[in-house]
Amino acid sequence: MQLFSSCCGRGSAGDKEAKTEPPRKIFSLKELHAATNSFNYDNKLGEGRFSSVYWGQLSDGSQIAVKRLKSWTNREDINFTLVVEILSRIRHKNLLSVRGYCNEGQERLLVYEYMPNLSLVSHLHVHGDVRASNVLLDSEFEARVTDFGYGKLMPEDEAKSNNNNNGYLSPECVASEAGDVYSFGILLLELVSGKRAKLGLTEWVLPLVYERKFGEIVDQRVKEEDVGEGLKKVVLVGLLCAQREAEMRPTMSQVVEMLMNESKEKMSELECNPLFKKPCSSGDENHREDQEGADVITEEKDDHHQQQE
Ligand SMILES: Nc1ncnc2c1ncn2[C@@H]1O[C@H](COP(=O)(O)OP(=O)(O)OP(=O)(O)O)[C@@H](O)[C@H]1O
Repeated sequence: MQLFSSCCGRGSAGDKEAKTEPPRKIFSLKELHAATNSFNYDNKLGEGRFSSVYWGQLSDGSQIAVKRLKSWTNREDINFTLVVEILSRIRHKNLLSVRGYCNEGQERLLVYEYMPNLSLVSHLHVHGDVRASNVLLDSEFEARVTDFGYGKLMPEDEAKSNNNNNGYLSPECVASEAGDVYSFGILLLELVSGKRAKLGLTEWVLPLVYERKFGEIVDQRVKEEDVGEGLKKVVLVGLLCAQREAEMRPTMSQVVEMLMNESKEKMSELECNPLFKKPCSSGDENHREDQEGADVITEEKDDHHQQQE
């Protein structure tokens, strides 16, 4: 996925070599200290709820991102090495696999290939925000999903409470394929609108879709003439995925099919989905809930305008 043409980050030396992933490896703490200049503040790429991430360079010149877990002591019931061994076997070109790890004393460290273009979130929200943060961008702006299965290493209660309010968690709050589809739908809407994923994003988008006002949904940084069928489709598929009722959501294979299929027939089939027709009654509960959600986004839009003024 070629996302943007701009470039930032720490340069791309060594990126080509990093394309052919070296075998997974157990790193010594000494090696990772040397690579990251002893986890120097200047090397820090960012910080999440459970870890701090540092840029580093190994003695062979390859660039790495070292994730230093904070909350490990709370999950001594979990065998860190075993979980990492399992996770690192999962390979896909769009998944950022664990390249190695270190398990010494109190330190639990995961080593990944360094993604020079940071994460999607740093391109969408200049003010910085969370969650699209797990879609990292390599030197060619190919998307690579990180933190796959990483929740297993985290304190359960903390993970759940931190997730509750970020807009990506499905209403049923259960880890499942349908829940992942919901989160993906929110990510699509965030990507296309440039608005932060928070509660109310779908409720803000849907009424605009009833009116077919796609130009108002799409990120204002995108030129009007560029709002083509492709972007409309992303909006519609995003909404289908992010439906409150899990059983109404498509499967991930159907999502891929809808996004990849470029035929006009498929697009009009999608547009005819009853979800995109304005409901007749406007006084029902759902409508009121929808409006409350939409207000959150409208406030954000006003804030954005004020900040620009
Ligand atoms: N492989 C990598 N290459 C380059 N930057 C990275 C890499 N991994 C993480 N980062 C940067 O470090 C930041 C922190 O990552 P981390 O995984 O600790 O938290 P997060 O995913 O942002 O949030 P959370 O873990 O709370 O969901 C990311 O937002 C990203 O900017």
